[in-house]
Amino acid sequence: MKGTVGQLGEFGLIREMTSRLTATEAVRLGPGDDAAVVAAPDGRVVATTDVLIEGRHFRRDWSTAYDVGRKAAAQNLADVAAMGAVPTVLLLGLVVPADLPAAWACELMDGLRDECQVAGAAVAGGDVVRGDTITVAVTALGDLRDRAPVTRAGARPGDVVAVTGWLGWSAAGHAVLSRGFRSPRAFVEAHRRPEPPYHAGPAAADLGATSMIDVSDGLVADLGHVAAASGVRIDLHSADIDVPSQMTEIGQAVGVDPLQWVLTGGEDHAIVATFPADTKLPARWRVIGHVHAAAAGQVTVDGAPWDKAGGWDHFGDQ
Ligand SMILES: Nc1ncnc2c1ncn2[C@@H]1O[C@H](COP(=O)(O)OP(=O)(O)OP(=O)(O)O)[C@@H](O)[C@H]1O
Ligand SMILES: Cc1ncc(C[n+]2csc(CCOP(=O)(O)O)c2C)c(N)n1
Ligand SMILES: [Mg+2]
Ligand SMILES: [Mg+2]
Ligand SMILES: [Mg+2]
Repeated sequence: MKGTVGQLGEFGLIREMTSRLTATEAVRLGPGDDAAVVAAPDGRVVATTDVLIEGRHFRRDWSTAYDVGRKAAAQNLADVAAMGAVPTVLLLGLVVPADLPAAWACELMDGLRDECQVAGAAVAGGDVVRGDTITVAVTALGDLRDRAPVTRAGARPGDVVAVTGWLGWSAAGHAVLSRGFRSPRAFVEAHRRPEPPYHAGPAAADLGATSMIDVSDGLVADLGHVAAASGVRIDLHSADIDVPSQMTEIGQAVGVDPLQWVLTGGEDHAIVATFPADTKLPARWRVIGHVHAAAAGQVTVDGAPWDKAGGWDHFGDQ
């Protein structure tokens, strides 16, 4: 694809971007009309939205447009999965400057399309406008398929806390990239393209999860939302939280305690859930803590309050 977004024009760009999409069962109509028509067999629709901004969520010298598309889709699809729902469609609100290569917008769409395919969803529509800062605003919808939604508010004293997916890999990749390196590749790739365990969301609901959340800001911060909403204390057992040896090596190289990445690094979109203690959990779930009644609203690590930042806060001092 040659030329810029400005040369292609709004409708030329929309034509190019939407021509890359594939249809699914859930998208009955769209993109191309005033709105898409989306099948909602369950009758209840899970809806969520998240925004990515250039410079704050991604850098064009760190990530390709395709990577940004994969990540923008992943962070929204993971929210749908963390309710116990199956993602159905995505809508893309895109703000771009006129001098952006049109190929960047098209490759972004390729990334969104491919990540949707991993989760069984599809892009159903969107909007494109001109603006100074590249902004990728995605909305995702999902289908509960007769499941009760698994909220942040259902954790009960005596439950176990279990996680599936990656923890701290994106943060370690970010630390490497921030220092001007491009390797170790596995961590840099994890930062560019998170791999949320989408099917674990509905599977957890079927296993009887009492609460669930995806880890976008950091394990301690996100479990803090569960602790607050459920009126419980969540205690994490550091000995049960795996720190890969390669992460320890990077930590030594850059002077960071790798447990910090695992406990407070966001953007991997692992899924963490609480289950009644007698639940038979498949091997993919690692039990990393327990739920307690006393000191409601708190997250503790090995019984002690976590006194550092629990994760990313857009208005914190990052
Ligand atoms: N501007 C807003 N208007 C209305 N509701 C909002 C707004 N921002 C956040 N919320 C709501 O607040 C809750 C928490 O939002 P938050 O963005 O922290 O969750 P998340 O999307 O799971 O996490 P992350 O954005 O880190 O991926 C969600 O239910 C969200 O819909
Ligand atoms: C260039 C650049 N600088 C810093 C970061 C780190 N970062 C940005 S947002 C966020 C939390 C999740 O965001 P949200 O809460 O908006 O979903 C994190 C860990 C990055 N990805 N890229
Ligand atoms: Mg959000
Ligand atoms: Mg979330
Ligand atoms: Mg956040």
